[in-house]
Amino acid sequence: MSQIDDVLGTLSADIDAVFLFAPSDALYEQLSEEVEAVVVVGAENGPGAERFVELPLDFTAIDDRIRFGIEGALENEFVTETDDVLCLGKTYADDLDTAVRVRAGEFTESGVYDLFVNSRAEPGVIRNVLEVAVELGKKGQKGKPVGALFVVGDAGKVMNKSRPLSYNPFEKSHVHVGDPIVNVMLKEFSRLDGAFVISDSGKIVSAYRYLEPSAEGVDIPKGLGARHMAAGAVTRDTNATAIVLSESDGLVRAFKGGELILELDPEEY
Ligand SMILES: Nc1ncnc2c1ncn2[C@@H]1O[C@H](COP(=O)(O)OP(=O)(O)OP(=O)(O)O)[C@@H](O)[C@H]1O
Ligand SMILES: [Mn+2]
Repeated sequence: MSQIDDVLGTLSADIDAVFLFAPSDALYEQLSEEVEAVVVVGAENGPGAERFVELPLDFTAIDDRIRFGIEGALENEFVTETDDVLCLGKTYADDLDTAVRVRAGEFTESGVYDLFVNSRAEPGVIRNVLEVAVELGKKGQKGKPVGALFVVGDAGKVMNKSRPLSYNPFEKSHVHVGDPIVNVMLKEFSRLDGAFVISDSGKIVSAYRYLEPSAEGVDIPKGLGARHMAAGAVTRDTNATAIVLSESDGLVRAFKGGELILELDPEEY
């Protein structure tokens, strides 16, 4: 028993901060008395912590949650890269069951925190579009896999770097992502070619856009096709974020600044 305590003790020895991924108010209070920096990472700031990183989506894997929490904490200067951090969360149970020790600067930044917080578009808009893409990926269109490309933010510039493939069904409408009816429309129109263009505030500006950004110097993983190349390139040419559902491998990917930032499997959501 004492051997086990020793092993667990080394996890928490000389740590600079605790990250609570499953915060109870009582635990937060207790830890705050012992550790200088207690960072709460979650959908909500239950304990009202001073240091709080909001999770914009429910990452299934704990390592994705940890990565997001640490990138957020670094960005907010709650911790520094040389800090040793103890992450407490839940993986299998509803209660705390997982402890992970990590050096805050251990990860090469994935940009996932940046994707939500520092995109031109509002974080809620990015999340709503991701949700549509994930749902579309899960169900497909009438049971068949579909692909889709959403370009979010900096819409004026995106429109300038693209041309219409067909009439724009959103021409005179004032609809926003997140409205239930719009989600149905987006799914319906995803059968057709081209990209959706969405404004910073979530207004659907256009469907059926053929993107013509310059692809020079865009470095996306080999094996991805024209849709993904266009998605990567348009985010280098503009300040937009692109969210892509692949028809061929079923994954949802996000691009920003010409780079692939996030890759997730809709089936795991
Ligand atoms: N420049 C572009 N702008 C908008 N849409 C595009 C562009 N290029 C391709 N697409 C759309 O992507 C669809 C699939 O093209 P392609 O198979 O080459 O892409 P991909 O990256 O392999 O995507 P997927 O994994 O879904 O097959 C096209 O039918 C078209 O609707
Ligand atoms: Mn393809």
